Amino acid sequence: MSDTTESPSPQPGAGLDKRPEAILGRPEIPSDDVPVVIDVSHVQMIFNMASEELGSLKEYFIKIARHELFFKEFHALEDITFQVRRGEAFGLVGTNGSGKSTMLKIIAGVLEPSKGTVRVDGSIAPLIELGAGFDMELTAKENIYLNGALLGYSKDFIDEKFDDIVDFAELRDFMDMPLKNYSSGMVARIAFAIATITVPDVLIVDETLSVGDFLFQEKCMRRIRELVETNNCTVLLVSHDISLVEQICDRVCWIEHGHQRMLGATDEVCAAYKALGA
Ligand SMILES: Nc1ncnc2c1ncn2[C@@H]1O[C@H](COP(=O)(O)OP(=O)(O)OP(=O)(O)O)[C@@H](O)[C@H]1O
Repeated sequence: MSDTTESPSPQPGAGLDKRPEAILGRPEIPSDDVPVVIDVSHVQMIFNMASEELGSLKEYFIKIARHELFFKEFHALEDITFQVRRGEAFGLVGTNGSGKSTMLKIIAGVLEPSKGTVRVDGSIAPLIELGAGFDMELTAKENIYLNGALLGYSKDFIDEKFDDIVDFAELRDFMDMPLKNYSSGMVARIAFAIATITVPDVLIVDETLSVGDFLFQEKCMRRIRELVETNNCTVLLVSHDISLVEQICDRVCWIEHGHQRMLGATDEVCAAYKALGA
């Protein structure tokens, strides 16, 4: 764990927060000469959806063959533009279905935007969909090798890091158990431990942490903070836990119904976002 001498800036709602102050903190907003590592420019994402509900795959192919299947466009993202600089912890907030995960998937290269561009400088460790990259029939140990391979690590590298991964996840006694018998929190532990075993240039964290217990969440927060402070890693965080965003992120982009509603310093954006419920 890294020590910091930086005194945390006043946090909205800090009086309500029961988490230990010492393990959390946000980086300062970097100056303009710090390199941009994520450049999102005028991104639009359109999904084509069948305009009627079909009961089976057979019905789907029959309709296609008869040219009777029509699609309607759903605009999940419209004209999203932001830049994230090295060493930032950047948050994305918005109500359900506003387009946050879609934005993360585009940044991670899982989805191609319909319009606009995204440039990411460096390696990405994406923690986007819990269980993605895992085979639930395999044991946890086998999954560590499988997921590690998907992230581009060699077998020798995982051999070397295996104990660190297991120790971080605190699941040594469960390594020979198939993942289908794991709880979602246990899967999250393994996923987070693998994704952060090396120092990525960009760590993307969706709601993965929300299924972990509070002790594990705190441990992950310490790891994230260490990555940012010691290794100058950039973190992109999506969470419905606004107090978490307020504690970790220096800047936030608020996306609502696919539109960029606000972009700026965490306190300002989170205060406006929370006013939605007022
Ligand atoms: N593959 C897809 N095909 C069609 N529509 C999609 C697809 N993926 C996402 N959507 C739609 O795009 C919109 C944005 O979804 P997204 O998952 O990005 O929202 P979100 O902000 O992450 O939501 P939540 O906070 O509930 O996780 C939703 O209306 C969703 O139904």
